[in-house]
Amino acid sequence: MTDAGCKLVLVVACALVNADGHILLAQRPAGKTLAGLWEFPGGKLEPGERPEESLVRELEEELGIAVKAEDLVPLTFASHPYETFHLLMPLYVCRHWQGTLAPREGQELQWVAPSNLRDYPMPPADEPLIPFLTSLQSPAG
Ligand SMILES: Nc1nc2c([nH]c(=O)n2[C@@H]2O[C@H](COP(=O)(O)OP(=O)(O)OP(=O)(O)O)[C@@H](O)[C@H]2O)c(=O)[nH]1
Repeated sequence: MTDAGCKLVLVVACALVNADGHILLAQRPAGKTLAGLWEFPGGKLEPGERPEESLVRELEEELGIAVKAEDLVPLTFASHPYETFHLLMPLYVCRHWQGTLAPREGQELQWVAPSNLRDYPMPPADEPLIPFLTSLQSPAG
């Protein structure tokens, strides 16, 4: 690659998995970049934050749930060249949280069976992540 001056943006994201083995997707609201696409909850790291700490904060802000950093299990990551920045996005899996999930930022939420993830249009960075989610063990598996 020749874009040595490209801006690297670090975003942490989480696949919340419920007791049925379904995964939570959130739809990006109108007015944001990539509006209408379905993504994993999460967001950009703030200065001085550790990745897990950032994700605990984002999940509380976006969904109103309390997650413990030790319940965030690394799964894989996305590395994707967007036009104005390069996205590096670790993806964690989380099966345990406290509180009732609620969309705090006006976003639509949907629990999706891993085999149906391709029915939900996602940002291009997310597409390579789907096989990792379809191969997740179910709680009983
Ligand atoms: N949370 C999250 N962000 C993702 C995913 N996939 C993906 O490309 N992104 C990108 O990572 C960035 C996350 O930014 P953010 O959630 O903190 O903030 P934002 O949407 O307001 O950012 P914006 O400045 O692009 O509008 C966005 O550019 C978003 O498009 C994903 O699955 N989850």
